Amino acid sequence: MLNMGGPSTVPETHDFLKNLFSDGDLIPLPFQSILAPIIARRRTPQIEKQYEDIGGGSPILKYTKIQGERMAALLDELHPATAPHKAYVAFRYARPLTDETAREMKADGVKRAVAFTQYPQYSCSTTGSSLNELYRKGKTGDFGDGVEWSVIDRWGTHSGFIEAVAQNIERALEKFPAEHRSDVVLLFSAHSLPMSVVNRGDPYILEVSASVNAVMDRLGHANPYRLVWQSQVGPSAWMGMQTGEALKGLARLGRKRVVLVPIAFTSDHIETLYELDLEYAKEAREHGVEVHRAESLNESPVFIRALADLAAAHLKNHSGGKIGPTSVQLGLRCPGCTNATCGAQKAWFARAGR
Ligand SMILES: C=CC1=C(C)c2cc3[nH]c(cc4nc(cc5[nH]c(cc1n2)c(C)c5CCC(=O)O)C(CCC(=O)O)=C4C)c(C)c3C=C
Ligand SMILES: [Fe+2]
Ligand SMILES: [Fe+2]
Repeated sequence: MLNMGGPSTVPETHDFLKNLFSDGDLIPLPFQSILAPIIARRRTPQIEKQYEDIGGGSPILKYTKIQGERMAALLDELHPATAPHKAYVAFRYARPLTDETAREMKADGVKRAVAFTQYPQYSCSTTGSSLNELYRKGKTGDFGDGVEWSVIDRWGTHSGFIEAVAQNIERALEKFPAEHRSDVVLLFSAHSLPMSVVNRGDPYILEVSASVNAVMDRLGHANPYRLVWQSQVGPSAWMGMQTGEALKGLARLGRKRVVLVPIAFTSDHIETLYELDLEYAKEAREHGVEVHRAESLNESPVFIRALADLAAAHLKNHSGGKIGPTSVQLGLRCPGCTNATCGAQKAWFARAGR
């Protein structure tokens, strides 16, 4: 289960940020190995404070472990041919990092593995970065010799995922008086991307939009909605409109009932618990807006069942020869991609599945 990860405790914040700013696939910096520790050190106190305010750390590891264990148990029933299944977590910037997980899988003697991204929608800066890291460790045998790999690299329109999000929206809508419910604006919010990434042809914006469209289809388009973007960092241009600005704009237009919907994360972390709940929702309430947030998927049984269904279908179709080791879409690099590792990674996964 691949994801970005987050510091489980406040003192782990510095190392998390150092790993994050050292990742050239996420943030390409000149003199990266020198600048990354400097930026991380400067940013640490502010981000530590945010993790303190959300209860002393990121819950992403806790939820990923729960999701993984329950998914593996369901998978034993859904696809007994490959049982027993075991879920491992590999985070990109926080423990357990890929090399720690590789050691564990090697010690367990794993011979068949599925790299299962926990980002529903694909971006080179998220899933792409995790796959590049897996490729670097895999090609040097860190996971052991002769491991057969395949990849679940995106699933943003999977019906179970869409259903789980839709149910959480319906629960949030119930918090509004029945007579106002159909006026409530659904404000889908996803982590933004720098325009430099969007403009090289990254598919994330399109895939998040497809998720939103699928959720709205499931809800029968009963409410007005927008997709907006949060958490931009630094001075460069990022995809907009920004979530905070959108809430203020809606207040100005007199649209004072809003459900905020996180659509690109599967569990709570700083972006939902701090940015959405403590910053934006609070500010919006000051502008007289009634805001409720759709819960993150966290322990949603509908969502965990969706993960198991995805994995079962993948294992069945891959071993039946119906699909290759990766999706067809993963094989296409962004038209503007100049990162040689992306090309080598795709070629390696295409071979590692045979
Ligand atoms: C779909 C999810 C995410 C995308 C796309 C994404 C792109 C992206 N992020 C940065 C820079 C930072 N992100 C940071 C934190 C962070 N980012 C995501 C998800 C996506 N990022 C999550 C889930 C988290 C938080 C983890 C948690 O435990 O809560 C941070 C660190 C926090 C901070 O310093 O503000 C940075 C920096 C870039 C540059 C980028 C696209 C290229
Ligand atoms: Fe981010
Ligand atoms: Fe790329």
